[in-house]
Amino acid sequence: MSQITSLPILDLSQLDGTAEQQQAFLDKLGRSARDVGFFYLINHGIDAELSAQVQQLSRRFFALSEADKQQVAMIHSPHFRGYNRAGSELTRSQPDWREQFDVGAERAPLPLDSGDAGWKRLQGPNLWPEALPELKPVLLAWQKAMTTMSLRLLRAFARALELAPDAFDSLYGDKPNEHIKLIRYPGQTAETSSQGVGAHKDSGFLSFLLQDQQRGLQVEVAPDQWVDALPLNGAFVVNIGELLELASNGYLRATVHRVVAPPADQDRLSIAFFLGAQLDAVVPVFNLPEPLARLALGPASDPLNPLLRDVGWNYLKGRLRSHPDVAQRWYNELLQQQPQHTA
Ligand SMILES: O=C(O)CCC(=O)C(=O)O
Ligand SMILES: [Fe+2]
Repeated sequence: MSQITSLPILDLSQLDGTAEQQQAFLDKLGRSARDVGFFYLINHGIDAELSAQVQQLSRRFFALSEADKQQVAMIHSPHFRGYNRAGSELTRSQPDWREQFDVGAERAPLPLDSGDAGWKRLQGPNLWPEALPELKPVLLAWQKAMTTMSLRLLRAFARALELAPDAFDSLYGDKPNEHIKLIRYPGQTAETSSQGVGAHKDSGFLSFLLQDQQRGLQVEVAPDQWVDALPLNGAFVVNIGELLELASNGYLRATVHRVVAPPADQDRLSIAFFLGAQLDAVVPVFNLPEPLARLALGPASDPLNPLLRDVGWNYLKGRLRSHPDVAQRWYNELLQQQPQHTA
C-alpha cells in the first residue's frame, strides 16, 4: 500500500536559480521520478498562449466533418501519422474509446533498400487537414518549443542520476523522436466501455500531457492502487517512459497509467508530447554511482511487452500493435516474417 495520494509538483524555473535551488530541483526530480514516475511540471517556459492555441485548434480539428478527418486518416500513412476514430486503437488488445491525431517530426522519408530494417519507414512527413490550414504551423511551433524544453529536462535527469549532463545526448542526436498526439475522449455511452485508454507504460524517454479541465487520467502508484492526476492549470503532467527505465537499469520507473472515459455528454481533451530517442540508437545501461546502482532493480520484464534496446524496433513494435490496420496495409511483409512483432 502506498501513501501517495497526489502527484508531486516540480518547478523548472529553479534550474535557472542559485546552485542550491538547482540542487533542490534535481533532488526532488530524482525522488519523484523514482517513487512515483509521474509529476506536475510548472514554470516550464512554454508560452501559455501557444499552448492555448494548440488546445483551441485541436477542438476545431475534432469538430471537423468525418470526411475532413478521413482525408488525414492514419491508414494513408506508412509513418503512422494522422487521424484515428474512437475504438480503432488497441491497448492490451482492447479498443480505446478516444479519437486522436498523431504528428511526428516533419522529416523526409529515408531512402529504402529492400533489405532495410522495417523501422526505417517510420520517418516521413505528417498528414495535414486541408480544412484546417492553421493547424500545421501552430503544432510545429509547439513541437519545437516542447522539444527544447524536454531535452533540458532530460539533461536534468542525467544530473539527478549523477551522470554527465550530456550523458543521454547521443541517444537523440539531431533527430529526437518528437511525437505529438491530440486526443479527444468522448463521454461514455451504454454501448462503450469506460476504457479511454487502457493501462500502459509509455515507450520513450519522457511524456508531457497538457490536460483540459476534465479529470480521467489515473496513475498506478502501487499494484492496483490508482491516484487521479487531476488537471492543474498551467502545468504539464510529466511521466517517465521505458527508455529511461532501461537506461537507468530500472532505477527510474516507467509508471503504468490509464484514462477513464468521461461521463456521458462530456468529453476530455488531452494533448500529449512524447520525447523519444533517435530511431537508430541502441540504449545502453548507464553506470550509476554505487548508492543509486544498489537500488536499481533492473527494468521490469513483462512478457506481453518485451522491451527492446533497439529504439527503432521498440517504437515500431508499439505502433504495429496499437494500429493493426495500418500495420496490415504498410508492414504486411514484416508481420509475416516476424510474427513476434504483432503479439
Ligand atoms: O489522455 C491522457 O492524458 C493520457 C494519454 C496517454 O497516456 C497516452 O496516450 O499514452
Ligand atoms: Fe500514456
